[in-house]
Amino acid sequence: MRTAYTVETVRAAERELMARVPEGALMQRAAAGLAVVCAEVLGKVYGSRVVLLVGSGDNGGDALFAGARLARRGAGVSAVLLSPERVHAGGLAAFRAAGGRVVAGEGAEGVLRGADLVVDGIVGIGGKGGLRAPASQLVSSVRALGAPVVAVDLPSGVDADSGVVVGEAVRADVTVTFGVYKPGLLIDPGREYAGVVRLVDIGLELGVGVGAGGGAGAGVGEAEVEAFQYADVASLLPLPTGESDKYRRGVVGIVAGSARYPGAAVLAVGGALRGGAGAVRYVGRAADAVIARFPEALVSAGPPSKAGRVQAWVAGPGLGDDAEGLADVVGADVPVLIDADGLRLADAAAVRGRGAPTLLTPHAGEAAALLGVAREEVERGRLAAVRELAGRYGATVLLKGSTTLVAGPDGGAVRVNPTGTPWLATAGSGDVLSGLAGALLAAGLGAGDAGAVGAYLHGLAGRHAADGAPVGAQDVAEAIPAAWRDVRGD
Ligand SMILES: NC(=O)C1=CN([C@@H]2O[C@H](COP(=O)(O)OP(=O)(O)OC[C@H]3O[C@@H](n4cnc5c(N)ncnc54)[C@H](O)[C@@H]3O)[C@@H](O)[C@H]2O)[C@@H](O)CC1
Ligand SMILES: Nc1ncnc2c1ncn2[C@@H]1O[C@H](COP(=O)(O)OP(=O)(O)O)[C@@H](O)[C@H]1O
Ligand SMILES: [K+]
Repeated sequence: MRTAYTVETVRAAERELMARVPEGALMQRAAAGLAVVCAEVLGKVYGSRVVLLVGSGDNGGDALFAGARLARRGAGVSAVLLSPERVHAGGLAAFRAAGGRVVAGEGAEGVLRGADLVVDGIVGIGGKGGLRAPASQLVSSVRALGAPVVAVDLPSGVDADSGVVVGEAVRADVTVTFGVYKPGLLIDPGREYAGVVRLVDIGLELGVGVGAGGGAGAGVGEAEVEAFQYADVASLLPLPTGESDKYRRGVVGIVAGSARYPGAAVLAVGGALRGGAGAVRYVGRAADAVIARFPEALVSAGPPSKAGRVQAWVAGPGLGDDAEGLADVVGADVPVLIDADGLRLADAAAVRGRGAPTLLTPHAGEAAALLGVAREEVERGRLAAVRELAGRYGATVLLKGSTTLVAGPDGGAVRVNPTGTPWLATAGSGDVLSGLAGALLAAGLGAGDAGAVGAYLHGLAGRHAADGAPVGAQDVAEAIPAAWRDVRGD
């Protein structure tokens, strides 16, 4: 599990650690790690030209100490001081003593033009709001010049706690972050600005947080955001055993599709079958299309409540305006996943009143409609939006998009999915995800785990299917078994 912590939690842990180590030790650890990564990016340090962008806080101090180390190894290092009257004094002294050159703001463009590497030490976790002038102008000139950029702790202009970017921000090739990940490095848009993230151990110790849907709210010492890795997903995959039968593996009921959108039903059923369901029951108006593609599906003509035994329902993909059956599903006392049109059609009070787990899977547009805000607002503040929706509906919410997020109804860490690929932005791929996550719910995973494991497998399947070329949603569904094998290490 990759865990990320809020600035408040990081600061508390740093204070605790600083009380136990010699003064300045943490900054030296940070600077040493930073210099190593800079040297890797440069390839050859001796004779290279490095430019440090140095802000007024400790982030600038890290850059100066790392710059001193590079200067001692023969790099020509220049430091552009953004506020010469306020700069980390110890860092500046070390930098000068190592032969580093200080340039005034006006000289910045000149040194930047010949740079082999730019080190962004403008602001770190002390950054508040969008970058102010002159930092903002400097950042746009760096972008225009195109030199490789290593960001110190996080790209300046990215909000550490949320990944929100207002105005200019540094686009880094590599971000060297200290102690622990920050949420803004894992959630878009911040994640995209961070490039490759390298974690440097400075001795911080923070506990593992409580997962989505896991109960306790995030407080000091608890993770704000967590990202599954292969092992986390592998340990949750429902595998059949000798005692398994189709009911024990989980029967998924799917209420999806319409005369107008029969394909959504086919895709959701396809996702569910590859998600490990023992059986899939289909209820809706696209039964002919479903059976033609998946003869193994069990179709029923009556309402969902009469369809027979079901361990979890998926409702909504491609329903159009056909709300028939939806109320039945919302009233069921088994886990329910609501997606797409179902999110618009379902009665909010009935969803809130449900006793069994509920997983809502909106994309940004659907989330915006549920929240009554503009889509851009959700895109800009994904973490806040997913938490707000989960709280309002008393449900687990999976917010789709370039970094899919899963939040539980009672706070706790939000899961962020690291496996997605922009190739997944293709019509119907969300329908596949709903079936896949529904199968995991039916197999007995909690809503937070089903959402996070589903998103992880779906993202991997997208990568397998695409492999650098466009894909359709059907291809994604067909690649789910390859994603399982990947995760299981087969
Ligand atoms: N606290 C610690 O133990 C350690 C901290 N370290 C470094 O220290 C950083 C935090 O240092 P600070 O608390 O001094 O804070 P920062 O250096 O991140 O930023 C604070 C400075 O940036 C300015 N600033 C804030 N928002 C701005 C904006 N929007 N536009 C322009 N300027 C802005 C402020 O006026 C302030 O002077 C970390 O990110 C990390 O790089 C590391 O040295 C490791 C150890
Ligand atoms: N830029 C992106 N990067 C990674 N994944 C994406 C991106 N855009 C969309 N996706 C994923 O693609 C899927 C699209 O689902 P959705 O928006 O519901 O489409 P549809 O309704 O057509 O099925 C989601 O799983 C989403 O997370
Ligand atoms: K920075």
